[in-house]
Amino acid sequence: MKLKNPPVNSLSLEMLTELVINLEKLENDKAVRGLVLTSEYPGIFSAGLDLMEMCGRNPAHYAEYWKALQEFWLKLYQSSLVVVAAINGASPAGGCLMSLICDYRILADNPKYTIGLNETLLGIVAPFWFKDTMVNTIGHRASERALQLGLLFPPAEALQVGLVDQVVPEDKLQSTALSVMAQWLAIPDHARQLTKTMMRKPTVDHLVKQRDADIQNFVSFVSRDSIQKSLQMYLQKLRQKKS
Ligand SMILES: CCCCCCCCCCC/C=C/C(=O)SCCNC(=O)CCNC(=O)[C@H](O)C(C)(C)COP(=O)(O)OP(=O)(O)OC[C@H]1O[C@@H](n2cnc3c(N)ncnc32)[C@H](O)[C@@H]1OP(=O)(O)O
Repeated sequence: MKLKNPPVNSLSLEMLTELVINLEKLENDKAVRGLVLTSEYPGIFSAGLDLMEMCGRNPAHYAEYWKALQEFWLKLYQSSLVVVAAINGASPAGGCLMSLICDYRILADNPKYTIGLNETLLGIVAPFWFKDTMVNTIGHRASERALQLGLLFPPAEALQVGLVDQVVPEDKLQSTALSVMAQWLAIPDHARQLTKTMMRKPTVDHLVKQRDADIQNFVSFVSRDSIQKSLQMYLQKLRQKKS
């Protein structure tokens, strides 16, 4: 599946909705057992959540957006398919989250392709289920440091900390993803799927229990004037970067 939402594959409401629909279609297709997730645009895997969905909208929109994000996370994290992320570009914040909920992560070796949950750099806090997903991948201490400092890891460091499973030359990314997929598909589906469910259930249950409260938290947080101001300033900085 190629992510295709120009210019930076931000996770807009439309993109999240389409991702969930496409995942459902693939899961219902008995001929499909695995999925390689990559970007149509080498250089950018995903810029994360779409900042435009969080700026200058009304509370109902914020709630709808956050619910769609939760839905996407729940769908992909619990997918019965083998999901391999072939990360062919920068992957900050929500882009990193999307990689973390796959079963295996391969990052192309390019110093520009950094990955991490950098929310604190924007003055915002990664929600508990982002944090849980990271802790499940790299452990508590490494997550605490990465989250507080908003670290964006270049490939060698991402590998060292365990944020990705493999770093390969850019031209070997797709072929490596296919051989990893073959290895995972050699395991009987039912045993692998039940194991995945068992490993992920506590984290899923944590979000499911708190879902409505989490939406309310997000809506009240993002509606604050101070947060709106910082998001606007951040967007302006991104735009000015070009000039
Ligand atoms: C107490 C607890 C309460 C909890 C409440 C919850 C709080 C909220 C938590 C929310 C968690 C947030 C997660 C996120 O994912 S936020 C998004 C974070 N993403 C980023 O910071 C990435 C920003 N983008 C970049 O760094 C670069 O764009 C990138 C490296 C991805 C690509 O660089 P490049 O130079 O190739 O491209 P440009 O920077 O020139 O960008 C091109 C245009 O795209 C626009 N853009 C970029 N990123 C985004 C985005 N995430 N959303 C929307 N739009 C984006 C950028 O502005 C450019 O637009 P223009 O062409 O119009 O200038």
